[in-house]
Amino acid sequence: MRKKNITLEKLTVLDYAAEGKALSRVEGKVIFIEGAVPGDVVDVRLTKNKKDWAEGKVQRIHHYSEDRVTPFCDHFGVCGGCKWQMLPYEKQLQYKQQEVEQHLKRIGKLALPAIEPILGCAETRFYRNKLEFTASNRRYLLPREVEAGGEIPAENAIGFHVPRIFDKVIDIHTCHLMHEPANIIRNTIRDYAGEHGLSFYDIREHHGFLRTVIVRVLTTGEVMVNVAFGQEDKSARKGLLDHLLQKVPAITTLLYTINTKWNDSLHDQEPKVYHGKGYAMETLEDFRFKISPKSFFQTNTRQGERLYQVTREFAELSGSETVYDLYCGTGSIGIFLSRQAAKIIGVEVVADAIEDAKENAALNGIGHAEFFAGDVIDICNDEFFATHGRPDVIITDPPRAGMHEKLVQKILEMEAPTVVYVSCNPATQARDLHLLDARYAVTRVRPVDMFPHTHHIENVVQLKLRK
Ligand SMILES: C[S@@+](CC[C@H](N)C(=O)[O-])C[C@H]1O[C@@H](n2cnc3c(N)ncnc32)[C@H](O)[C@@H]1O
Repeated sequence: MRKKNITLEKLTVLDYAAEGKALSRVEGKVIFIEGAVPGDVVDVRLTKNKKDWAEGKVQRIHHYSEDRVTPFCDHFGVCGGCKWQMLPYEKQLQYKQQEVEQHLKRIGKLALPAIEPILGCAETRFYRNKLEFTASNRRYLLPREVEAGGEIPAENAIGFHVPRIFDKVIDIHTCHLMHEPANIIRNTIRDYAGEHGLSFYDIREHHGFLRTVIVRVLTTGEVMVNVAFGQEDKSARKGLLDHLLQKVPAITTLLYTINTKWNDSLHDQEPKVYHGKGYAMETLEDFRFKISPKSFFQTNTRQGERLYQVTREFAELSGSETVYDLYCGTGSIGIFLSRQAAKIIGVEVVADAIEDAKENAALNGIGHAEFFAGDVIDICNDEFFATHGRPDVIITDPPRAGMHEKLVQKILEMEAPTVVYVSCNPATQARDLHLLDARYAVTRVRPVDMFPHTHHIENVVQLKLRK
């Protein structure tokens, strides 16, 4: 059974594995399945077939698991956004908790304390404060449209990319990830552009006017929108932006960017302010943060606050400590912990984020925090620690790839009594914890769910230096 593109019939789905894939077994071989729920009986079309494992997609469901619920979104099954809608939220949390435990045991090979119950979201929809929509002249045709056959004209769309299809975009009418006016903004732009014959970007040929729309709806009530155009057309741009402001008066800042590059990313582009002050404010507890158009900020504000509360609790600060906030982004963790610490030292590779961190510290009247731009590997050397003081607590919050081994070695050498490891990828976190196990014991573990209806997990671990 080594061929690809074969279909395995009537597999009973046994459990969830990592990354949101379900699993079954055939003659001892593990089959990872996309789109299935434990308890389903399904036919699976294989897309990969290795010696010990295979991977595939559900082709037909013979028996629906009793755990299944009806997805709430019309775009479910096509859009890559909320793939776990068919699972009740309590089940999603249960599987996330299980995944953390399995990774820490199997990859980390750690002696673990009891894992504390995952912190679920109070609000499981409309939890994001930032969404990016793509405009395209290649609308993705839904399976039912293809099956119906007939002539389908080329059409514009504004929404999300179809997973693994780079040039097609799903036309989204209602997204449940963000509070209004997010849908009103996107739909107003689509309708106006359609009525006025404005072109939508052609991702293959690289031309067209309307390209991407970034919307931020903050808990402060501020709404910031950045519309990116693939070419400059002053009067068309003015017509669209004026119409948007008139239709959606809730917009507090409207920006635009002329992006003529080959890719959609805007981090190296300078947006222009069309209306408002050019940034928005967000709060975590009573801390205030300035969100510039290009700033990184936790995308689920309320749950970000809870994540930082767990981090602060695990740091066990008394007010006299020197705290290093590694991979600090815009400094939000350090700022959040600052009232309980004597000194905060933040390190982050993105220079703009460090500028935001400094501004945010000043905005909150924090004079005992310093932020440094550069790679943690280059910055965190003996001289740096000698200059800024031995760490009492190290907070580390690396990207999905986890920490570089050199940084792990440095942390082992620095012997901070407490380390708090915040991670968005429990598999790489478990790998790093295995290395840290040479000197550190895992003393507390608490997963936090930042992204309901997705398989993504955030996990906070407290480590104590072994005597
Ligand atoms: C998961 S984010 C954490 C951000 C921040 N702690 C927060 O809660 O908003 C990881 C951060 O690590 C930064 N980063 C990635 N590689 C880095 C490196 N080698 N050195 C320093 N920072 C790095 C990224 O730019 C990003 O801001």
